[in-house]
Amino acid sequence: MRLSQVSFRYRRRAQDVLRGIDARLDPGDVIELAGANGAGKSTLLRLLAGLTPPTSGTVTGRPAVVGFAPDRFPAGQPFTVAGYLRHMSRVRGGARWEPWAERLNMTHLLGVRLRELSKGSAHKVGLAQALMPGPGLLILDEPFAGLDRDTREALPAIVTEVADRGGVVVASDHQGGLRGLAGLRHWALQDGRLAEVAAPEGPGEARVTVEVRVPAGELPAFLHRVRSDGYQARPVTPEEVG
Ligand SMILES: Nc1ncnc2c1ncn2[C@@H]1O[C@H](COP(=O)(O)OP(=O)(O)OP(=O)(O)O)[C@@H](O)[C@H]1O
Repeated sequence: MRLSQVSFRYRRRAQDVLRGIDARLDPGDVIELAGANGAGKSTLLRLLAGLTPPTSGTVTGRPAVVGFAPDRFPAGQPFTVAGYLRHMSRVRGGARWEPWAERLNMTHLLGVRLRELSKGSAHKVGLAQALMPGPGLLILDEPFAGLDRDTREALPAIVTEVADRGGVVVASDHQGGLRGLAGLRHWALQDGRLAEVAAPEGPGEARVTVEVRVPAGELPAFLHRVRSDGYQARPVTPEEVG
């Protein structure tokens, strides 16, 4: 997927919120989008998802199935959680929603009306409907905001699964919840411009590299486990080990 000279403004005479953005997203990419409040992150995410067309420039090669989890799930609809997820499943051609209710720790909410949900619970419903169709492009706007610990800890592995299937994931995230995923790309928005940046490191967070030997057959499960725990891990070739 490619963005070429993408600009966006909300009103004809208003300033550009996004300016001349060029970017390329490849299958399996996971991208963390950073920027100050009001920098344009949500705007760019909606544009990537195809919900908003650019004012100028082009977006090409968007995967056919897009999942979008907004920062504020619009919960003012007259459905229960199960009713809404069933409805979305029909819209998405019969996609299974039940596993997502389990993985996002929301089975106890299925009978609750959307408008009676807490903020974090509503957020989970937003995540479930985005994940349900097995998206080729998954857009997450502040996915960790308001989530309980178990669900927060489950999310990096879920994102990794989407990427491992060849999906692209872009997430705005003030909390650094995806840090530690192998190969995580970092985008920063400032003054309407997008830059690819090196991984930000917090103070006192020097990193060390350790060597771990595991039986070859256990490698996928091992990588999955340590990445889920928030560590960067990648297999190395015998030549690299020396
Ligand atoms: N519907 C709208 N109409 C007009 N201006 C808007 C609209 N939505 C956002 N803006 C403006 O566009 C700019 C970017 O907003 P956006 O919500 O994309 O930023 P953000 O980086 O996601 O911010 P935050 O971190 O606070 O969520 C802001 O100046 C905002 O006021």
